[in-house]
Amino acid sequence: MAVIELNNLNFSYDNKNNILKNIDLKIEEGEIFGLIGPSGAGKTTIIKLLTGQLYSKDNVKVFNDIPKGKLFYEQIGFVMDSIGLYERLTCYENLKIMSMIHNVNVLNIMEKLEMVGLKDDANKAVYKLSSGMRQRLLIARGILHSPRILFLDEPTRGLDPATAKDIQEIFLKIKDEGTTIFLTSHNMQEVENICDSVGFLFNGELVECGKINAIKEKYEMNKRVSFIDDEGVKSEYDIKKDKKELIDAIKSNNSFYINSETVSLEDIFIKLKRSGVNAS
Ligand SMILES: Nc1ncnc2c1ncn2[C@@H]1O[C@H](COP(=O)(O)OP(=O)(O)OP(=O)(O)O)[C@@H](O)[C@H]1O
Repeated sequence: MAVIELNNLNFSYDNKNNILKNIDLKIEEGEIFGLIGPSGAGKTTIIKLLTGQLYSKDNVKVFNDIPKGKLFYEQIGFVMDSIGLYERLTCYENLKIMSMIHNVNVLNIMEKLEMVGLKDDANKAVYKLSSGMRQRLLIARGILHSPRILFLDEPTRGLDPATAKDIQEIFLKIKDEGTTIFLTSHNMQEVENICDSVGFLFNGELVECGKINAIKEKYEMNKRVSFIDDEGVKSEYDIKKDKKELIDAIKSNNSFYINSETVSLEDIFIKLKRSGVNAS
């Protein structure tokens, strides 16, 4: 079942310049969707439209278009930036305030702190947290009320690779609990590691979108392999077009080395950017 649907969405901040252009998108319940795009492409704008921070008439449907009221906000969580934490209060106290706002049992607090790896820091004041710990707390705050959809705007920006990896693991745990995740990222490896589907947004246009495996397969059509023969001579073959030549080369060499690299989301991003999509 699709929990998010954008139908021919156009959006401008000033009624003149279209920031988002004819966007069609469907996100299934329970998946992790990653939105990739250069700075200024419109990723945050999409999140703001989906979470009701910006308004667009009738092309943005979340949970089949329930009104953006109490029932809606009970079912979504979002982590947009690091503001809104009470610096002098502890992690636990910050979540306690949030639990009152969401009318959630305080017993949930320790469970969520444990889930994000902050159980032992429950009594630490926020101003003493590292940026990674702060991000974990924001995620705990975003999932305190066990939302059906969690929106994350560049959730691992500025974090070291090990901390980013730990946080990605948390997202997989959140997904295991049945939550749909919509995230934006500049880190294509991250999207490749944890997402089921991906969208490439260039200058407000969704130029490619779908299951990661299907997109990778599409761009692997012209996959090349390098072949090093008995004598160390290297040749390159197109796996589809030069199939016969490649088989002949394998047959006529006793020892050889073949190197084939699968296409990455980064390769696809670069290809799309170079291939004349309207990249910003
Ligand atoms: N409140 C606003 N008023 C007018 N224009 C805005 C506003 N917010 C964003 N924009 C413009 O909309 C475009 C898309 O911005 P947006 O923040 O959605 O991009 P983004 O893809 O999230 O970028 P980044 O990766 O840098 O966060 C940019 O040209 C930006 O200048």
